[in-house]
Amino acid sequence: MAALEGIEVTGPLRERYDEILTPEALGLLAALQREFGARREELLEARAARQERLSAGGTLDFLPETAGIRADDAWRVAEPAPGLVDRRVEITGPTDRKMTINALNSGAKVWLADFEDANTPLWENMIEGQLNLRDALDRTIDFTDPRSGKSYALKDDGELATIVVRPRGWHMVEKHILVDGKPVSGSLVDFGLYFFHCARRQTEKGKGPYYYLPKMEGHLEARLWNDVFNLAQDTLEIPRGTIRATVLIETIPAAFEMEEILYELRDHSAGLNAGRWDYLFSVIKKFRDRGTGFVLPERNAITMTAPFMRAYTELLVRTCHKRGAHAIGGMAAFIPSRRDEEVNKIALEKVRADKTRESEDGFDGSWVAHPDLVPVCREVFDGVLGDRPNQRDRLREDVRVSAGDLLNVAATPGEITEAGLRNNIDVALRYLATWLDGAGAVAIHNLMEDAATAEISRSQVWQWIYNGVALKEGQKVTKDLVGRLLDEELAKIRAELGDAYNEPRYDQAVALFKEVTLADEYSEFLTTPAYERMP
Ligand SMILES: CC(=O)SCCNC(=O)CCNC(=O)[C@H](O)C(C)(C)COP(=O)(O)OP(=O)(O)OC[C@H]1O[C@@H](n2cnc3c(N)ncnc32)[C@H](O)[C@@H]1OP(=O)(O)O
Ligand SMILES: O=CC(=O)O
Ligand SMILES: [Mg+2]
Repeated sequence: MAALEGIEVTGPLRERYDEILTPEALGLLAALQREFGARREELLEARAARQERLSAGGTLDFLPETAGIRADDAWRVAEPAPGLVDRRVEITGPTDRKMTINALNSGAKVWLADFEDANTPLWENMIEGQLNLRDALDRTIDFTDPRSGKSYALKDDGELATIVVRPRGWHMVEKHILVDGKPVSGSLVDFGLYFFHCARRQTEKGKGPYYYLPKMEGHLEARLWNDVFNLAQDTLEIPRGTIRATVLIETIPAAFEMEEILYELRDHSAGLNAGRWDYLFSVIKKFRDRGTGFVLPERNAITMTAPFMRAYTELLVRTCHKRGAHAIGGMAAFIPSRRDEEVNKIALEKVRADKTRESEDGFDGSWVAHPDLVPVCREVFDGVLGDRPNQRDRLREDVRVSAGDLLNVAATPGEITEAGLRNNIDVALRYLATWLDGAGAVAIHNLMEDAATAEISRSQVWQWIYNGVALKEGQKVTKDLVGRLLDEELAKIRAELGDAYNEPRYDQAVALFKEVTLADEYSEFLTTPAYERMP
């Protein structure tokens, strides 16, 4: 389809896609890409340059050039926007039709409508997700499950969660939309299409176009988002400051720039979130080649009470509340079950413990991955907040966190066992097969797995091979060992799934897994080579 000069849509145009990919909406995407595309690329190059410094033995620290921003006690972020004042429970999930209705009806205050960790960026998922959001706001969304015959419809407006959209991170492109011959930034596509179609729909309902911003590595990336917001608002003649954005602090470099990130976005800021899974991934990634002192225990052994994780979350709450911003907690990965009472009981207990710690630490609300977890999270935060909408007044001036505390990876209790290595292989394979099939979130062994958790699994395997880590049982992790265990785990999956084993998908998953664990070069993101395999 040739829409406007220099803009080409190469993805298939299925039913109703023309309602989203209008010339005017594509025009906004092109304007954003032309204005900000080069800056985005420079910032990605800056990430690579920082990695080179770290790999050469460098470290991370609070920035001397922004000390003035941190020392200036006068500034605050904007007051919370309508629909974002009370955020005690936020549900996250993909934007397919059924999940959209279920999430909005879940009783959570906020729904993080995910085009990122919980989503496979299949062309159909991206465009149909936008249609579903628009239909939800128009209240024309409904769904009948062809298998169960169950019908889905929205509750009354006042009972629905506030929508907060999470676009793809700065590293991703949308290969089906070309501007001047180049794929457009995935972030700009997801941001721009939702903004174009839904900003006014939201303001007419008394809310606004709200976003969660993922995987940023520093305040200059936040400045880029702020400039994107201003141009988009000016273009549609929507007042500056209508957009609100909560930034995920989910990379280790960003933990050193929390205050600066809030400052850059201060007129659009809705606070920070502690994205624990990508944070762990980032810690592994950034220090992957720095020897065993930076090697974490196996994934399932790392908890939020590890000293470096505690330092990060405590600093996040203190930073947010000092600036009048919300601090939002992260995702406990335990998924409840409606079929297995014991699994359900354990999940509810674990999630309750996690939310209790967060609420007592001063977070204003937190995330859940499943509607059955909404009541637990609400109950825990009700206990701390009572009638207050948040606890931004809890300043946590007692918190003192140094650069050394944030980097204190070595003090993390836990081991690396053969079972841990096998689990990383098994989970990564199952997740990749699911991802390549079009679903970005799945429950595996009663835990939620998404792009962030899969990144941890594959990065640990790469790091353990690179550093010749010895398992508790004594064996050194080598490419040969991983290759052998990979064959064994795959055979188990094949036996377990029987007729449901999707051979071509698992073949692709194995090839991808080998590419991102056994290659000498580390892939910065699993989703980049995975996206290349996608139509
Ligand atoms: C690291 C991070 O970024 S965390 C944030 C990103 N990750 C996520 O958002 C994961 C969100 N969660 C999910 O996608 C799902 O809960 C899964 C895939 C983990 C499990 O889903 P299922 O296997 O469908 O669970 P289950 O069968 O128990 O679901 C029961 C019902 O709850 C619904 N449901 C489950 N999770 C959600 C959700 N997050 N949002 C809306 N509805 C949901 C299901 O659609 C199903 O509805 P139905 O009874 O009407 O058919
Ligand atoms: O996006 C959240 C995370 O934990 O990663
Ligand atoms: Mg994440």
